[in-house]
Amino acid sequence: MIIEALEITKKYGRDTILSAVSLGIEAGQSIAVLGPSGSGKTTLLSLLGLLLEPSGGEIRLYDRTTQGLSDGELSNLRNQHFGFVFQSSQLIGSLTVGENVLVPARLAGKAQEKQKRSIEILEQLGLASRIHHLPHQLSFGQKRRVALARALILEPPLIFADEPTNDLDAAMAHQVTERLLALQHQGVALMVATHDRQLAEKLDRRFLIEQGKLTPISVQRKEEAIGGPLT
Ligand SMILES: Nc1ncnc2c1ncn2[C@@H]1O[C@H](COP(=O)(O)OP(=O)(O)OP(=O)(O)O)[C@@H](O)[C@H]1O
Repeated sequence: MIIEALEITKKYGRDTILSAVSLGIEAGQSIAVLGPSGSGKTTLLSLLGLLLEPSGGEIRLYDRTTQGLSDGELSNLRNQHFGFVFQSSQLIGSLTVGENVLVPARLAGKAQEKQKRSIEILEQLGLASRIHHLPHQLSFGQKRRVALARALILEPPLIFADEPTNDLDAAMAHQVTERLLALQHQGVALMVATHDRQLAEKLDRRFLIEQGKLTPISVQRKEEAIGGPLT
């Protein structure tokens, strides 16, 4: 198990967002988390991604507890083991595309070593001609792909993606989906919060968050959750 939540609860003030949720992800596995807006998908990904602390329960990384670790230790673990493609994980406006992609490598003291790889990833994502551009000079879909490139630079075993195809046109959503699936093919585990039915259907397991509870989606529930019969 790369990361595992054991009976975790998350409260904001009096609101219980997640209640006794358990979920783990193995190397190379892909999981879709579905649920209505505000149900707690981003919260769950943030907890498993060690960006948020649970109010109760435990999160284990490679079978070792993460309880009691300092912010610095958590930050190192995130940088080492996870890539994030989050709506909120904005690019740094004053850095070029190439520099943004290298930020995790710089934090790990590997900027020089990863320089060549950053160019290769940007080429694979069709962004080679944008390497010296600043984020404000990019389209929405291009920014999303730069965030994906940044998530891949240190070749993490697990990528968290929050609505990776949201607000993209069909062709771009297809490209991002194919890229994520290609990563899984290479052995990368994926944990994806999504409303995108086509993406969710292609992942190994699907879960629904509703009223603070996480349940595996059977075929029938999947139809309800992702809007329409399966083909
Ligand atoms: N920092 C916070 N303080 C208080 N409440 C919060 C905080 N962050 C999230 N919430 C609340 O927690 C609930 C779950 O939010 P979350 O962003 O996880 O939902 P979501 O399922 O990802 O929604 P969406 O599909 O709209 O992105 C929401 O009701 C939200 O208002």
